[in-house]
Amino acid sequence: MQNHNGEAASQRIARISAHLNPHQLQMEGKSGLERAYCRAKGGSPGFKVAILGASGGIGQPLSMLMKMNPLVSVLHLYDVANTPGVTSDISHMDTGAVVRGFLGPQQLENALTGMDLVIIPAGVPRKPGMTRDDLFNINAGIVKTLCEGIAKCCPKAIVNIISNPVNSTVPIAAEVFKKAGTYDPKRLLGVTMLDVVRANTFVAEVLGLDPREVDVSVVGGHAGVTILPLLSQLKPPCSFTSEEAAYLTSRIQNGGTEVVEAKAGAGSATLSMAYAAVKFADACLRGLRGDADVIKCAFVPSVVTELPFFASKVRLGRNGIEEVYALGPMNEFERAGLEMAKKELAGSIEKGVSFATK
Ligand SMILES: NC(=O)c1ccc[n+]([C@@H]2O[C@H](COP(=O)([O-])OP(=O)(O)OC[C@H]3O[C@@H](n4cnc5c(N)ncnc54)[C@H](O)[C@@H]3O)[C@@H](O)[C@H]2O)c1
Ligand SMILES: O=C(O)C[C@H](O)C(=O)O
Repeated sequence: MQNHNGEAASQRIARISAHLNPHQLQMEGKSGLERAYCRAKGGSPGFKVAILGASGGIGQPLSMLMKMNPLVSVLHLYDVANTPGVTSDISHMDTGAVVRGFLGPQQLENALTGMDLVIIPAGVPRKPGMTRDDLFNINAGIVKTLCEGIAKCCPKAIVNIISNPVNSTVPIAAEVFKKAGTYDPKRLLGVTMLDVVRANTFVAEVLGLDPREVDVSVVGGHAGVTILPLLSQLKPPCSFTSEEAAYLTSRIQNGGTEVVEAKAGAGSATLSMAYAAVKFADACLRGLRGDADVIKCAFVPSVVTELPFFASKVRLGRNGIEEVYALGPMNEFERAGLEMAKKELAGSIEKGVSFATK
């Protein structure tokens, strides 16, 4: 008996059996992958997304949430550990995206080929007492290698970098792409969305509002004093006492440490980060689709200050970043914060650049 695609029963069973064994598909190479993608026929057309570090604390919920995103037609899950299990699990979700797993460096190129968006949460997280910069020695090399793969296999992809220290890993990525001759500053974004998510939550708590009604712009970078919430630009407009502004700024700057301490050695924010990463990735995909007025904060190549990278609001479109917005009017407290942020950021950016160019 044939199905509605004109496929015979024997072909159908062979296709489904092949799908059940991701490694078999890998071994079969392109024809196997192509057959798996046929499954997407019933689903909506969409974008191809790869998650590098998909088996981790962020990677797993992020993979699950991206499988639920109707803009995604193909989801590639890459890690150096445990992708067969994560992929098998997630592939049973009855949503449109076709999921494929890739394990280890020898499968990185297949994981990346043809991707529109690559999200990178690969790398080690903090333990109590550590700064994000303490992760540099391990994560810098991981991000460098993964970006070399992107330059080779999907140089036009939008790249979302989550791995810390973001203030240094984004400059590393830029240098790798420059060296490969593929650098497009419109396509490289450090994910600072969690700072915005936290800021909206904490500000709403103080004001007694629904966090979904609050929009805080958070600029600078993604570590300590480089995280600079611009509370004076809050939407809806509200004024804070200097005590409230100091309390909120400090809580937003230390949100990551708050989670690291609460997890007591078991890692850093994963669930709220996966939520924030999906919010950001979805915005990138809506931009690629051509939606108007998709505006989010991100740590990007920038000329809004004298530093080569800075987080501010950006407008996302068909080419990635279409516009980087200026910081806008700030009060005295925020201007002082900006000077501190820039001082620390300059060193972190330079550290990333010199690592990648040495
Ligand atoms: N940007 C942000 O706002 C933000 C928020 C939270 C965490 N982070 C950062 O995200 C990173 C990941 O955090 P996590 O909690 O998911 O850590 P985790 O240890 O739970 O997961 C990391 C994953 O990366 C994988 N990995 C390691 N080396 C790899 C490589 N070379 N290629 C591919 N995968 C590799 C590991 O196998 C693991 O599955 C950390 O650096 C953390 O500091 C950033
Ligand atoms: O704090 C961390 O180390 C992880 C992340 O950068 C966060 O802000 O939660």
